Amino acid sequence: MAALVGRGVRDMLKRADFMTVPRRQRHKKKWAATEPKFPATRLALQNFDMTYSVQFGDLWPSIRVSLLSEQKYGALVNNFAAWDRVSAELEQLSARDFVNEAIFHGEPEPKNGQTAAPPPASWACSPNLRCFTFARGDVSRFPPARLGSLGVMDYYLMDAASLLPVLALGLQPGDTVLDLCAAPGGKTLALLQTGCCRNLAANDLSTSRAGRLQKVLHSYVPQDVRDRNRVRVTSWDGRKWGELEGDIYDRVLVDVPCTTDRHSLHEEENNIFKRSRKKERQMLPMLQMQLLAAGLLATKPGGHVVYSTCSLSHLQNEYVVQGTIELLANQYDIKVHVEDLTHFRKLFMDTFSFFPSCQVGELVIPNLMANFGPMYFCKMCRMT
Ligand SMILES: C[S@@+](CC[C@H](N)C(=O)[O-])C[C@H]1O[C@@H](n2cnc3c(N)ncnc32)[C@H](O)[C@@H]1O
Repeated sequence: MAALVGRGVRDMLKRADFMTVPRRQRHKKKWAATEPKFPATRLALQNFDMTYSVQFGDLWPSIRVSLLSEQKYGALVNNFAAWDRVSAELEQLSARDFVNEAIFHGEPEPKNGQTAAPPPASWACSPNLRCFTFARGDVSRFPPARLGSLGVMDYYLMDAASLLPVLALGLQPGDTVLDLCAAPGGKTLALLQTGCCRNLAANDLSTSRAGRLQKVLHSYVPQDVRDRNRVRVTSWDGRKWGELEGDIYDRVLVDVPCTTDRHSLHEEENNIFKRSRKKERQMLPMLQMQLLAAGLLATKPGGHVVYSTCSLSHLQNEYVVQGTIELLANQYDIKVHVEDLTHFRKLFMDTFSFFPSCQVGELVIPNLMANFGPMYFCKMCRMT
């Protein structure tokens, strides 16, 4: 880190030097040719080193090395495939279903399709989800998903922490659900797996990404289930959703565009830290607030919203939540209550590392023993 900061300072000094040379003696071409060209991934790391070392203090070096290392995946079992056979195969690999382990606290899951009520306590989420992960410290990888005998893929590989916003949403049977920024569709698929959606609107502004979402749905969800759940895929600007369909959804997921911290450190393509995207990056918190406000306006009074990002930045996480709640109170006289999700830390402590001091919401931080996330999620109830 010190080396990076040092290099930044050296660059600034070089530029200052350049400014003192008389105009006619400047060799612009030579300068441009020798100027070090930073890849966007490097710019992302510089940015994170500056901001996250302040935000996370002593925790940052360990988060940093984890972000730069290979991430772990979870295998979300497709309930529309032969899920019991698929689960047995995943168990054979020594993976375990972290959702059911958390719900049943180590008690065996009921067999032969019987349903058992989850222990009451603070647990409030749809228990139909099955997601397998390898134990802490085990860096084994899952084989690629296969087409099963029922004509749909047997599991979906995703960052297992991405399931937490869906679990937090706590779907109940018969819910009307909106997934405002849905593509490429991992969370939409999980929402459908709960079997709770009376209807599901899945939206994404990008038509090409909405196309990818359609492909995921076709590969994983049989046509009759898509019809039964009245799945509707749209490609609208989510910021306008409150005006289009206000006060009607029971549950809304607002999984916003963000700095996608892990992706930004590894992929040049579509990297938001490219110099040309600086303005767009600076405007992200504003876009995120507009999307969350629209999600809350689309929710019925008494309904629930989960806001999520895969960024560590509190400017994109807690600040957006707090700013939006204030905005809704001032501009619309709408009261929003943040729900306590601290029990998630205890329930999922064997699988994920949580940041202990979020002001609102919960944050999964990457850890070498459990290299999932980052994933921030905050649950809100629209009161009026
Ligand atoms: C973090 S990704 C969503 C990931 C998705 N929920 C999943 O689990 O696969 C954010 C998405 O927001 C979309 N997006 C950006 N601006 C938007 C807007 N104004 N309205 C709706 N979607 C938008 C992007 O195209 C992108 O696909």
